[in-house]
Amino acid sequence: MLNISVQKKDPIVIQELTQETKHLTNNGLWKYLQCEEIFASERPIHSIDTWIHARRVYRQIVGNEQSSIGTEEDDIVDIDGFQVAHEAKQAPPKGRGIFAAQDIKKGELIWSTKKTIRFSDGDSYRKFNLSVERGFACDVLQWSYVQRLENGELRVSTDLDDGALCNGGGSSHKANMGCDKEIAKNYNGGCVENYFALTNIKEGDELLCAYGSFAVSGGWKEFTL
Ligand SMILES: C[S@@+](CC[C@H](N)C(=O)[O-])C[C@H]1O[C@@H](n2cnc3c(N)ncnc32)[C@H](O)[C@@H]1O
Repeated sequence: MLNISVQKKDPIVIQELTQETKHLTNNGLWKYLQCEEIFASERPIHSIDTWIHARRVYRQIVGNEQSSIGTEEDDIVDIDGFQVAHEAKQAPPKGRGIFAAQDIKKGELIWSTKKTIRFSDGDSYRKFNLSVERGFACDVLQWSYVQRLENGELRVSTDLDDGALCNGGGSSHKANMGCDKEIAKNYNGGCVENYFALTNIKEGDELLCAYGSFAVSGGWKEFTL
């Protein structure tokens, strides 16, 4: 079992929404938290303690019943959603990125959404961003996306592990991690919850995603965000 230092728990203070914060959109939160200033310097690679703290804040806001990442005990069983060895590091000019730390065969499961927090309402998402450390909240604002679940419902989603650092593929370096519909049939949650190697990947290659394949553009307005 992994020895996570969950014993030295940082206190959690949930910020209730105020007149000033209760209608903030994603852009509004960005301005309110002065995220331009945060992103003027290099952002850190987050430690497991930071991820675990953020997961605790989430559970405190939505409750264990509504939690998409289970309970605190689940953080000890599965530390993150990676099924392969990976490394998170700076990937200028894109910010941080994730890299394969082993060769990965086409079709292999790379990562699943075990640590992806899902919000069914805008207020919980606002509270979350106002209750975590300011720099981390700015990270969350640029990582988060709206996704349609298998049951058709939309959720504001944030990956609370290094999966959040997946940069987007472009024309020269195409996405190499994403949905393989055939293989996904064998996995709970299908392509909504599981991301596979779309090609053979070599150790050291950056893992790249196709945001358009899972993020619902225009989904934010459903949450008044
Ligand atoms: C989901 S985050 C990826 C992780 C991000 N690099 C970080 O350090 O937090 C998405 C953000 O990463 C950056 N990004 C992702 N793909 C990129 C690319 N192909 N070129 C430049 N920037 C990219 C953009 O700032 C984008 O808003």
